[in-house]
Amino acid sequence: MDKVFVEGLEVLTTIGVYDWEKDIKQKLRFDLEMGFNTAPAAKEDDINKALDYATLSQVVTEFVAAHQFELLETMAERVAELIFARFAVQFVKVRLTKPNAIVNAQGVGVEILRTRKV
Ligand SMILES: Nc1nc2c(c(=O)[nH]1)N=C([C@H](O)[C@@H](O)CO)CN2
Repeated sequence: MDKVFVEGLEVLTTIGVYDWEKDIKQKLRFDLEMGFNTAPAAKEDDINKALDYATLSQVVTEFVAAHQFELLETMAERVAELIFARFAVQFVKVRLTKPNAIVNAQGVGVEILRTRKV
């Protein structure tokens, strides 16, 4: 299966389980991988047949900035659902990093892989 990906998409949002996190914005970094047949777009050199990673990045950014959750797990799941709802992808992998959560770690996070249900 071909893949289209978005690497290192950074979005500011309100996220976290602790009270002090509920009044601030923190950076999240998304690495997204989508299963999508790229051959039709390549054959006709046509963006309308492609999975437009620019549009997808914009849709994800707007959703993340506008929603507040406690857990990274919840954010990752909702973003996967959003991508399935808006784009004709076969699977989506969402790797979500919270870069500033742990002082001595470069990042912490979750990675989920979801396949479209038929
Ligand atoms: N598995 C998870 N563990 C933790 C999360 C999370 O979202 N998933 N979140 C926190 C806190 O919000 C932390 O990031 C604050 O620094 C702790 N553990």
